[in-house]
Amino acid sequence: MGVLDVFLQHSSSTSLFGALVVLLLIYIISSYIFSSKGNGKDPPGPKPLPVLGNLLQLDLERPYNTLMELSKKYGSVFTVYFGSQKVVVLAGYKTVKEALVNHGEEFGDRDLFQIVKDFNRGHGVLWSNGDAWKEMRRFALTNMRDFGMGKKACEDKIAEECDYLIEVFKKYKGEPFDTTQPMNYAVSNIICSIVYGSRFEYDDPKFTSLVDRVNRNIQLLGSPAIQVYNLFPWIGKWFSYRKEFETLFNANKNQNLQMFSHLKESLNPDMCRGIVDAFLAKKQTLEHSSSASLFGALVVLLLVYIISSYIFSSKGNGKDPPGPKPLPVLGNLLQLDLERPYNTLMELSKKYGSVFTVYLGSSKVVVLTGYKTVKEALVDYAEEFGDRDQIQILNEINKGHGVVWSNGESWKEMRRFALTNLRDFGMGKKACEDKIIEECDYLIDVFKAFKGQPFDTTQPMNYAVSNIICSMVYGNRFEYDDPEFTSLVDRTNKNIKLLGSRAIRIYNLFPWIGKWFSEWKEFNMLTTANRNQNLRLLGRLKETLNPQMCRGFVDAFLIRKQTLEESGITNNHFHDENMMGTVFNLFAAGTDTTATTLRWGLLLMAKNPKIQDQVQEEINRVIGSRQVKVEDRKHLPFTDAVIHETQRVATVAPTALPHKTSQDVTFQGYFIKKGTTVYPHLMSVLQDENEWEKPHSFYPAHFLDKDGKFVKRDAFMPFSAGRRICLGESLARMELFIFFTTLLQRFRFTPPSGVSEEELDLTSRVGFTLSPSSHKLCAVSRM
Ligand code: HEM
Repeated sequence: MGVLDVFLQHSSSTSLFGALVVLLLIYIISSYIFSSKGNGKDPPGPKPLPVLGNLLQLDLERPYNTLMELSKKYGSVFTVYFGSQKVVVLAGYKTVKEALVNHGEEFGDRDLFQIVKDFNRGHGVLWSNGDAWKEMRRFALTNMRDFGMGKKACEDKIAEECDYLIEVFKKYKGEPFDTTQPMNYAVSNIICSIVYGSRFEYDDPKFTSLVDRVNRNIQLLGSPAIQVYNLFPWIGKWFSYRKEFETLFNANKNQNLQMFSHLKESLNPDMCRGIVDAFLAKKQTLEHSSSASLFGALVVLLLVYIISSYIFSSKGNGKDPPGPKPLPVLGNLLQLDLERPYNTLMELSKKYGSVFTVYLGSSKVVVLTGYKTVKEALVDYAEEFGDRDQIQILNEINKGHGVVWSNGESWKEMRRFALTNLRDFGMGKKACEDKIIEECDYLIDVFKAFKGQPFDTTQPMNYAVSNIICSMVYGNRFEYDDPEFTSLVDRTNKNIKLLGSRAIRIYNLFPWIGKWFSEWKEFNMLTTANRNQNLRLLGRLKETLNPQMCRGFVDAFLIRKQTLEESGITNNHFHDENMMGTVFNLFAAGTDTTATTLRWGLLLMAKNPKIQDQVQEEINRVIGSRQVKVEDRKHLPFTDAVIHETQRVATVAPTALPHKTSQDVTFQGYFIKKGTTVYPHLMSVLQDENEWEKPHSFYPAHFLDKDGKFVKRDAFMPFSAGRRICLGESLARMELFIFFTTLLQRFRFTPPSGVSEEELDLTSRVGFTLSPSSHKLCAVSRM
C-alpha cells in the first residue's frame, strides 16, 4: 500500500466521519431551533425539515395563498418555518384584530428582511423600531398633518392632480393603454408635494425614474430570488435580482441626496415647503442648540439656582408651561372655583394658551386644552401622557388595583382581560343589543306608571343602565325593587356626587386637614357598604361556579385565577383585589356616565320641543312602532346627530380622569417632568371655538351635512383618546342609541305643568361627572 493509498483511505474515512458529525450537528441544531424554548404551548404547524423548514410546502411566489390553506388545517395562529426562521402566522379578523389591537405593544415591533437590513440599516419609519421609530413616526405624522394630510390643502392638491391625470387618460382617446405609470405618477405627486414641497411633470425624467425604480424594487422584493436571499444571504448574494435591487436603490438614494441638497440651499426655516424642509430645520435647531450648550449650560445653571430657590420652581430641565403665579402652600386654589374647576381652567387657557400649569395646593398640574393640543398629547404622545394619576381618597380604597386607577403591567393585564371578556359577554354585539332591548321594556313600564305626571328620571335611568353592566359582570340583571341592587346603585351615585364636592376636593389635596369633614366619613361609609355587598355577591358566584358555563366577567376572572393557581403560577395579577377593583370600576364607570348622558338627552328634548318634533318625525317615518335596532342608526341621521350633540353639550367628564406623564417629555416646546399630573380638558375640546360652529349652543346640525346626512367630527371626544380611552365606548354608544330612540318613540317629554321650556335649568350639578341639576319631567305616552 502506497503512501497515497494510505492517505486516501484515511482521508475518506475522516470525511465520512466528518459528514456524520455535520449531519448530527444539523439535526441537533435544527431540532433545538424547531423546538419550543418557552414555558408554554407552541402554535401548531406543519412539521419542518432541517435547514429548509417548510419551504418545500410553500408557493414562494405567492406565499400568502399557501398560508391561507395552512390556516384551514392549523387554525388562526400557527407556525411555519422559512428555512430555519420561525414565523408565527395570524389569520382571520378576530385573531389579527386581537393581536394587533388588544396586544398592540407585544406584536408591535417590525421584523426586518435581510435585504432591507442591508440597505436600510433600521432607519426611517417603515423599517425601524424603538425610540428611533417612535420619534420618526411622530415627526412624520405631525408634519404630514401640517402639510395637509386629511385637510383642505390636501384635498386641493389631489383635485389639481386629478386634472393632470385626466389629461393623460384623455390622450388615449378611448384606445387601450397600461394604467400603471400614469396612476403611479399621479399618486406619487401627492406625496411629493407633502415631502419635497412640489409636484413634478409626468415627463420630468428626474421624477419618472424615481417612481419607476421604486415600482420595480417593490416587484423585486416579492420575487422568489429575493425571498430566498432573505432566508439564505450566503447563497443568495450572487443572484442578479439582488444586484439589480442594489443598483436601483443606490440610484434613488443619489437622486434623493441631490434633491435634498437643492432644498437645503434654498431652505427658509420660517417657510417650510414640505417634510424635508421641516426635517432640515429641526436638524439645524438641534445642532445650534448643542453648539450653544456650553454657554447655555452656564445660563441654565444660574437659572436653575434662581428658580429652584423659589418654592414652586420647575424641577425639570426646560421651559415650564406658563400659568398664574401660585401662593406658597395654597398654590392657585384661591383663583379656582373649587366646585367647578373646569370652568376656571377654561378661562385660564384663554390667558395662558393650550398648555399651562396650575398648582392645586402644592401639587403641580399641567392642563391641556383645545382639540389640537389634547389630541396631539393623548394620541401622538400616547405613551408619555398615558399613565393614570391617583386621587387621594380613591387611592386609599383602590390601592392601584382594577383598571381605572392602576398603571403598568397590572393595568395592562386588567384592561385587556376586561375588554376581551366584556366583548365575549356581548359588548358591541347582538347579545348585548338584546339585553338593552329587554331592559328598555322594564324602563318603559316604570315611565308609564307615572301616567304623564312629573317625576325624577335619575333612579329609573340609573337602574336600567346599571342592569346592562350587571348582566355582563355578574351574569344577571336585577329587579328595580331589589334592595340589594338599588342600594348598590344609589350608593355609587351618591359617592360620585360627593367626589365632586368642595370638601372631598380639599381632602384630596390636604388629607391631614380633610379627615374630619362629614363628606369624607359619608364617602367611606358608603364605600365600605358597597364593598361588603360585592363580597357577598362575589361569594355566591364563587360557590356556584361552573367552569363550563361562564355567566359573566366575574366567572371568567375566577376561572382564570383557578387555572393559574392549578398550574402553580403564583406571581400574577389575577388576585381578589384586582377582581374587586375591576368590578367596582366597571359598575361605577359603566352606570353613571351613560345614565347621566341619557338624562341630559331627555332634558334637552323637553327644552327644545322643535328638535324633539324632528326626532319623533324621523322615528315615525323610519321605524314606526316596531322595535328599534342598532342597525337603524344609519337610517336615523337626525336622531344620531341629536345623541352626539347631547354628548358634546353634556360633557359628562369635563377633564376626563387625571393622567400623569410616564416619562420626562418635551411637548410643544415645554418640558414636563415624569410623574406630573395632567388634565386633558375635554370640555375645551368639545367646545373648541376653532372646531365647532356654535360651540355653546345645542345645535345638532354640527353632525349633519347640507343633505341631512350624518357626519363624524374629529373634535367629538367625550370618551377621551389614546391609551386611556374609555374602555366601554362601544357599549355606551349602543346603550345611548337604543335607550334614547326607544324612549322618544314611546314618550313625549315635557316640563311639568306650570314650568315653561325656558325655565328648565341646564346648569350642571356639582359632582365628579356633570349631571343635570335636580329636575322633573313628564313622559307622555305616544302609543
Ligand atoms: C356615555 C358614556 C361614557 C362616557 C362619556 C365615558 C367617558 C370616559 C372617559 C372620559 C374616561 C377617561 C379617559 C381618560 O382617562 O383619558 C373613561 C374611562 C373609562 N371608562 Fe368610560 N365612559 C362612558 C361609559 C363607560 C361604560 C359603559 C363603561 C363600562 C364598561 C366604561 C368604562 C370605563 C373604564 C374602565 C375606564 C378607564 C380606562 C383606563 O383607565 O384604562 N365607560 N370613560
